[in-house]
Amino acid sequence: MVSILTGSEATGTQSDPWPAPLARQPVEAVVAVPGSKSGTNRALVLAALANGTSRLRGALRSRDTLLMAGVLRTLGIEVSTEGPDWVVHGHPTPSAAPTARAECGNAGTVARFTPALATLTRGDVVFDGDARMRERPLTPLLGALRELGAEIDGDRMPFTVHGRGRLRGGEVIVDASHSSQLVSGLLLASPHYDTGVTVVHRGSRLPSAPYLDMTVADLRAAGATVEVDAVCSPAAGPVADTRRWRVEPGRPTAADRTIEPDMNSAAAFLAAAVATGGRVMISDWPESTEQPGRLLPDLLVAMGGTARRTSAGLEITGAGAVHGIDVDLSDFGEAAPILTALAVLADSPSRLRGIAHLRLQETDRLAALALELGRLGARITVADDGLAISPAPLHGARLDPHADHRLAMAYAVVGLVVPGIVIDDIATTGKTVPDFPEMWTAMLDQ
Ligand SMILES: O=C(O)C1=C[C@@H](OP(=O)(O)O)[C@@H](O)[C@H](O)C1
Ligand SMILES: C=C(OP(=O)(O)O)C(=O)O
Repeated sequence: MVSILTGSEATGTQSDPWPAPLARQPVEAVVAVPGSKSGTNRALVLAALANGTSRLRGALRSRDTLLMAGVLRTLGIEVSTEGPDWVVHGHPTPSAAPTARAECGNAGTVARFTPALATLTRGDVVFDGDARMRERPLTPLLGALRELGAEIDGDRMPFTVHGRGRLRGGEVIVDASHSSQLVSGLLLASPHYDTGVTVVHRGSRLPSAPYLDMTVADLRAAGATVEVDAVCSPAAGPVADTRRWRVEPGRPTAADRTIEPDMNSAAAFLAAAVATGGRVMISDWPESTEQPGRLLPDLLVAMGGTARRTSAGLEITGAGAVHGIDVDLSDFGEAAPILTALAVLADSPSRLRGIAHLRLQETDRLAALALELGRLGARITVADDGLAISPAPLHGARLDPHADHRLAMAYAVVGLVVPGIVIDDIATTGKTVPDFPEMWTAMLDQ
């Protein structure tokens, strides 16, 4: 069944300027956030080639996950996204439609996780995306797939995968310094390669490592045999971060899966408690998880909040003052926009390190945060590997999120306490949080 996308969910088209609501009192709210983008898109990919039907309970329905479902359909997989549970009718060797086009939007997970699937289908598939996705790193992934036996024309979008219904597999070295997704994209379909895969990352750093743990955990949960080890190789050089993953050939099983709430989407709501000296509870916060969002409570405590776990979820309480933070976010770069929003409200300087890779995400997040929050009077300096933020008086201004959902949500946090902030294109939040403006005003009205 093909679902109809609406507004920016489908196209990323712009919405009217949105006056960010001011919090007239400390926020007191209980918020349920939608399902994890990373969990939903991994579950869709793993279900696609499994023999049988998989049900995804609590799947996220947002631009990035609908794009993933659309690409799977292009590859010949039947995916139903109608109800609260999404259903995937997996097929080990699907056939893509003739002249198939895989539209990836600006979804890194879609652009990086589906080319390997396309090598295992029968047919030629052209991959393309938003203008920004054409610039984001893909070349190391496409090169590695070629080494594993794939026929691919092009090194960047638009490129064509000539699917032959099988892939030889083998061992490849890939530099994932710019994105962990380049490794996840080789691993997620790898049980279906003839000989499985051995992937060695060799590069100056490995960002977003918890997402690789998530890939391994989800592969194992689907029945795959995966080994992970750190590799010491003199050839890697003294500063190189080197790691190896081995996935054995096999047949992942179809399964019912419950998708966790997206802890990244929770970040703005929890930050609202710290910014306003209020209290926000996120319901159903997972007890244990691979999501790097598990680091959020400690980060928010360092900035002046108090965290409490209850059987109902996670509660953050603000104290009325926000403090600066000095932190390495290489594991959790997605937190940087929200932490920057808090940092511009803080009473002491902050330093966010280990996030050079944010230059290559939805936008150059480092430059865009410095430019846009600078319009409010914020003092932000871009360093080689992150941002330095110093306290400064702030005033209202109109802010452009640069088509980046996390920037738009970060501006909304500052807008709670700084009057006169207007956000262009708030609909861009639909990449991961389909009803963000409604959820935000509902939080303030509780
Ligand atoms: O594998 C994933 O689901 C993700 C990995 C990370 O990407 P990078 O490794 O490019 O930072 C993260 O930023 C992204 O939102 C989701
Ligand atoms: C970097 C992100 O997304 P993508 O999956 O497009 O890389 C993100 O959601 O912060």
